[in-house]
Amino acid sequence: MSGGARFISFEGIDGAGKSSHIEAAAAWLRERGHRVRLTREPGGTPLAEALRELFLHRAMDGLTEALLVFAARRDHLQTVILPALADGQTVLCDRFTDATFAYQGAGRGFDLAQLGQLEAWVQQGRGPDLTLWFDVAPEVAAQRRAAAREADRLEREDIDFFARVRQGYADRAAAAPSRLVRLDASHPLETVRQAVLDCLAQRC
Ligand SMILES: Nc1ncnc2c1ncn2[C@@H]1O[C@H](COP(=O)(O)OP(=O)(O)OP(=O)(O)O)[C@@H](O)[C@H]1O
Ligand SMILES: Cc1cn([C@H]2C[C@H](O)[C@@H](COP(=O)(O)O)O2)c(=O)[nH]c1=O
Repeated sequence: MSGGARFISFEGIDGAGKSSHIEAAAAWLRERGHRVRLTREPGGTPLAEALRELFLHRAMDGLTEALLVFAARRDHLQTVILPALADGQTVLCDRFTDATFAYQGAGRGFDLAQLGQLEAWVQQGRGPDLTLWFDVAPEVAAQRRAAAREADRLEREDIDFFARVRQGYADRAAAAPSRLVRLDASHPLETVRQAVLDCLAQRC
């Protein structure tokens, strides 16, 4: 396949519902001839998954968080994402660098210009062609998380933290409107799923 978006990230605050749609997106693309690589961040390689475990469960400051996610991202890009793209596959990634700007930048208050330097250093200009941002109020996301699972370190943050993270995503969307597409994730699952597939139909 060629011409459309081939590196697609899924973003949103915890509990927005992005993981609920990524498998359906992969199935839809496969039915249309794409060879799809499903992956996630932090994670996606044995080394990055080990860093993910530390990231989600050990106490650390904002700078350490940023360095850990970029270290994981470097390994992920070099060993999974770039080879898959070079092989002609479509890569669907559950979170990527927008999450770092939203969580470590807007959420923790880490300097955005410094994050931009890390991004340039680690990614050398490579990032998603298309990003689906599942946008929902922090209160709704918290209810969904509470009903679904036990909270990890970041999910235990308060509503104000997630309101800042949401604003971080809004800022990223405003800065890159053609890449980052906002989907209203407050709607029922089926409605959101159709919006995802409509977006893929337009862009892939
Ligand atoms: N549109 C929706 N309406 C109602 N419930 C939903 C909706 N989308 C997802 N959910 C439910 O909310 C919970 C969280 O969904 P999901 O794990 O997909 O969120 P997420 O954004 O991927 O979270 P995280 O980033 O923390 O992994 C699940 O129980 C899921 O079934
Ligand atoms: C990539 C990335 C992730 N995070 C945070 C966001 C979530 O709280 C977790 C990942 O959990 P998920 O259930 O897989 O969504 O990590 C972050 O803070 N910074 C990042 O760059």
